[in-house]
Amino acid sequence: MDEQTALRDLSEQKAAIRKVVCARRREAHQQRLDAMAAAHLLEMLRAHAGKILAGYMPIRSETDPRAALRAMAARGPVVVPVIQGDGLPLIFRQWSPGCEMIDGPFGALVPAEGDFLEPQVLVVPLVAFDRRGNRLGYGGGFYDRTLAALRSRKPVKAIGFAYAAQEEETLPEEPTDQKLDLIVTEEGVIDPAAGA
Ligand SMILES: Nc1nc2c(c(=O)[nH]1)N(C=O)[C@@H](CNc1ccc(C(=O)N[C@@H](CCC(=O)O)C(=O)O)cc1)CN2
Ligand SMILES: Nc1ncnc2c1ncn2[C@@H]1O[C@H](COP(=O)(O)OP(=O)(O)OP(=O)(O)O)[C@@H](O)[C@H]1O
Repeated sequence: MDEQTALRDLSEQKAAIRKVVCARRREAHQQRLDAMAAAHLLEMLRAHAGKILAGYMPIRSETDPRAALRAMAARGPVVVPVIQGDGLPLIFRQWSPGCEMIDGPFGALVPAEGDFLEPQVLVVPLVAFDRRGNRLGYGGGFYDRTLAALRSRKPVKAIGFAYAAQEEETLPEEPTDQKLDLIVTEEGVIDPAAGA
């Protein structure tokens, strides 16, 4: 198989996984598991109080981290992603509970104003994850590029936030994929380094 064919196969494989896992995510979303998931997230984030924390404003059936973000905003800066353009890393603008928000691309809200800050800890949205810390998003490569750029400058922690139903046995791996350091779901914390 030549390189072009291999890449096409991989992206078709990822598209197929996105479709089935998104269906499972929608089902989990209707069961209102967000509060429990956010409670586990907050418990984990307390250890990082005072660091610059990136969250996200949920779209579609993504797990809602806002309860944990509101609590953390009282302890340190919280930022959310802003798309600069295709093929570019995300930048992060300061968010606080109740701040003015405007529509960003793909339906995620972004703060209307505020400082752009580099996060040290990132709560990362995802479509699918596996226990080795692999992550699959919507396919834009935004978080891969962003984590690669941040990690080239300093250590950052990436925490995948999801419903347990978004776990896959093994996700396909690409050289540009950036691993998650931890995954938090409504069932608790998964540590890929523990080799579970
Ligand atoms: N809440 C949230 N904010 C985020 C992200 C995210 O995944 N979730 N992003 C993370 O990168 C960036 C936005 N990137 C996105 C890229 C593509 C699509 C999207 O829906 N794309 C296709 C569908 C692809 C598919 O489901 O197969 C579409 O436009 O229909 C959404 C967000 C920044 N902010
Ligand atoms: N650091 C990088 N430099 C160049 N291309 C990259 C980089 N990271 C990812 N890509 C490319 O971006 C494309 C999408 O990657 P991938 O399918 O892993 O996205 P994703 O993780 O699902 O999406 P997202 O991170 O936006 O949620 C792939 O073609 C990949 O090769």
